[in-house]
Amino acid sequence: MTEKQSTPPELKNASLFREKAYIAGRWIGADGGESLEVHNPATGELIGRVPNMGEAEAMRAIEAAESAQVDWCARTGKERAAVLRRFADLMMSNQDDLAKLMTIEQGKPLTESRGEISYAASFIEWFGEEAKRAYGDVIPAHQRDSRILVLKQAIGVAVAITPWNFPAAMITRKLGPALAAGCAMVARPSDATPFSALALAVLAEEAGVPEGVFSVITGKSRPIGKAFTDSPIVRKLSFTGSTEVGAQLMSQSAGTLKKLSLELGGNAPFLVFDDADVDAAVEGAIASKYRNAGQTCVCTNRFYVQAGIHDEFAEKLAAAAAGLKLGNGLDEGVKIGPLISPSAVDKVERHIADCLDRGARLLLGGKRGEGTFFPPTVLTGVAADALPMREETFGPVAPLVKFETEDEGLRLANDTEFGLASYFYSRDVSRVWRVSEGLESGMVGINTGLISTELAPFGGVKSSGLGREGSKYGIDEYMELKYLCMAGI
Ligand SMILES: NC(=O)c1ccc[n+]([C@@H]2O[C@H](COP(=O)([O-])OP(=O)(O)OC[C@H]3O[C@@H](n4cnc5c(N)ncnc54)[C@H](O)[C@@H]3O)[C@@H](O)[C@H]2O)c1
Ligand SMILES: O=C[C@H](O)CS(=O)(=O)O
Repeated sequence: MTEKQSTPPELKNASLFREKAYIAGRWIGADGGESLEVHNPATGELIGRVPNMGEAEAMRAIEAAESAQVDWCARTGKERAAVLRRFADLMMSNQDDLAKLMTIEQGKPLTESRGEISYAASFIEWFGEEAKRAYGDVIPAHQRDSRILVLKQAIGVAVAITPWNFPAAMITRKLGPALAAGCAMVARPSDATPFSALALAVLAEEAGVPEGVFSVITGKSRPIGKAFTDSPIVRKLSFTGSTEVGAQLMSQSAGTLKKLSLELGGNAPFLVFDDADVDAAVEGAIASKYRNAGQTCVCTNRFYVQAGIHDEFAEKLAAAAAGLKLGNGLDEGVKIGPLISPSAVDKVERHIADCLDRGARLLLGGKRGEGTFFPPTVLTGVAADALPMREETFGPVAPLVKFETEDEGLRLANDTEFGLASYFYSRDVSRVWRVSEGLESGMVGINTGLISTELAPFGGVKSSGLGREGSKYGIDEYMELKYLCMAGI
């Protein structure tokens, strides 16, 4: 049977497109020669293939990481920082190609892909600087002849498993602190979007990240994940993805007591109070709801709008959403690209149908487009227990529920197992404090729909995960504290 013809992306820097995995400093195929196809979600075209690796290749990458990490960790923070600086600079000088590659494999509009490359590079830059500031402590001793010190030391070999929705940033949000701390990392990107990760490996290699310190393995998730969780060499596992898989990996890691970072599912509420600036709230809602076609973990999943301004907000939100152009992310002016897969479209349709079956009214959209395209959708009169109120929709659907009192709004917002991001609009300073403190989430956007930055601790509570990424807290996820008690002085 003749092999299906692929359509590789046309890049200025052609070396960024790799159809090999990067293991211990070498670009290689799978031991068995098998490969996985990667398709463009906007067109269905075959972009290319990546090796379908398994446990054996994963173990070789882990063993190479163990060897390479010794010297990498022995370098000074300043030496590691210099490499990370070059890495971040190379990402930005290749931003156009990296963004085009991302849009082709993930579907998001080119402007969003460019934004993600900047965001991804910012983690490499930020943690390069943090490498020089991984301070320990000197603690006043408990005895006259003793001295107490606390060292921060690299935890060792780390592994990362990342999702398809942010193919670059979800890797560098882990890789940055890991390299800065002196760890080595083996990353396994989603098999839907491996090319962005492999392009990062090209630039890491060029920046001077030593062989074996960073590997990117491609292939089926379960066997590689099993190698990651079973190996005692792996001391740190960082996962970004669904709560279901995160819990499974947590269970698989118990046997070797790994340190875990779990960035999991969300179901963000967006509250608009009567005292809000409604136009600002609509602007924030558009940003928070429709970014990446609603396929981000911090996208608003459910809207709660106080009765006094409900109708004005609903009408203005539908009008603004109607102006978002749907299409191929490479095309000028496109704001909503395709969903990642047909199953993603099916889930969006299930959520809309459940809302309508329970009496909701459709203000905008609601019907799938060609392929995996789905238009921006707005519903009102949604039942408080409809599917989008309980499950992550991961699509461009805005369900609105009306509420009367602040207490009712807060209760509805917190009525979920998740706790990643929340948003609310109010100009009453006392209410801002009450609601900020009352919301059960790791992150709160106040009069804004966009909260993500490398400077702040990103992460959730309840079923949305463990640990934080970014900020001064992010490097501690890849370090261990060692207490020294020096006596006889
Ligand atoms: N909290 C965050 O920072 C954050 C960021 C992005 C995405 N997410 C969440 O990720 C989900 C969407 O991404 P997704 O569909 O890729 O999630 P997913 O959990 O299906 O997959 C995530 C990654 O894990 C791999 N995987 C799946 N099953 C596995 C297994 N048994 N063993 C090892 N690896 C396995 C996948 O191939 C993928 O690479 C959403 O729930 C979203 O909220 C969270
Ligand atoms: O989807 C998950 C990402 O963390 C979203 S963000 O780019 O960090 O806001």
